[in-house]
Amino acid sequence: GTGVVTATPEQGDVEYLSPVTIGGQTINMDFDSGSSDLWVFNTELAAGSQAGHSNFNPETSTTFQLLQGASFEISYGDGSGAAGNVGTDTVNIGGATVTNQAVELATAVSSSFVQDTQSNGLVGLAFSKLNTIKPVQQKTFFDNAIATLPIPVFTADLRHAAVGAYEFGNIDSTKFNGSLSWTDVNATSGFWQFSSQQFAVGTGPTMNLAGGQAIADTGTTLMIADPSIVNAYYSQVQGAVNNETVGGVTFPCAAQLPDLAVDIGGNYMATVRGDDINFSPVDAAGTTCFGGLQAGTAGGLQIYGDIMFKSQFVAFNGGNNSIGMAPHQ
Ligand SMILES: CN(C)c1ccc(C(=O)NN)cc1
Repeated sequence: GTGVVTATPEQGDVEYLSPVTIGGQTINMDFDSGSSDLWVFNTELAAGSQAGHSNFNPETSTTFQLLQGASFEISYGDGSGAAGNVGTDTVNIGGATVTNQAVELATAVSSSFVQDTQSNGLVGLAFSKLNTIKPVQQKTFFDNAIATLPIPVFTADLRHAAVGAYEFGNIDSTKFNGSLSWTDVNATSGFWQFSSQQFAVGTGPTMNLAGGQAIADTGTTLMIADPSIVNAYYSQVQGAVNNETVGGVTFPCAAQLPDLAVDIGGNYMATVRGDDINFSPVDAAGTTCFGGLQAGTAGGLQIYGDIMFKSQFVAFNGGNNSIGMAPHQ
């Protein structure tokens, strides 16, 4: 069958939360196409870490089974992370159900996860080769579900300050304009990775980023691009500065931000709306704003996170390893 769940943004679109039922217990979690572990806050965690969270209780699930001797340890690009034990249980996401899904029970989580009490774990939707469970690597929910889905696809429909959706096994064509542009994905890295070698700022000329590569990552809040793109973009924004104190580019909140178009696999130029690049005020007065587009390392892997997803409906096809994109409806 298919599955559809809401994707509700936290304040400021920092991350999106969706309900997941594990062994009959419904818990709000962060769906992450940039990682491949499903881990959850739970009653094994220290009380201080559990406080304020929804904690899965393996003892009250009649279908939970401990995976003897298995453990996980994951760290994310921002330095956060989690580690713990592993079991299996029935996981139901909006109707799409996997009966023997590896469910990772964190016994340690980093402070940024503890502090974010609206989020109670992650559902990894990248390729299973990135799963961190040892001694035997386990599959993602999507990998386990794919054979039972009418079509081998999940879609992300994320919105600025509004409720969107994740859907498994169906592409809802009422959610995007025109048709999806499809691009082959290189899964070698374990990410939903594609080439991204051209870009354009506002109505300006198309510029080249030779050898550019990017991943589609719903678990990253911002859009991390090559410094050449970031410099070209903010050169068009009056008052934009690289603000070491806050750790990135800021500009006057009243600035007029141009759109940014980025190449997706040589087939499609995805336009990211300028106002979505105005991410959040850094000062109480709301005078100075932090950019949703920030620089990664030159020549490094670009991370197209939620800032892009707020402009583009994205379909992830695990049957032929491709990504479909179109502007939201
Ligand atoms: C601290 N939190 C909530 C994170 C969640 C997800 C990620 C990430 O890089 N996903 N691809 C990092 C951090």
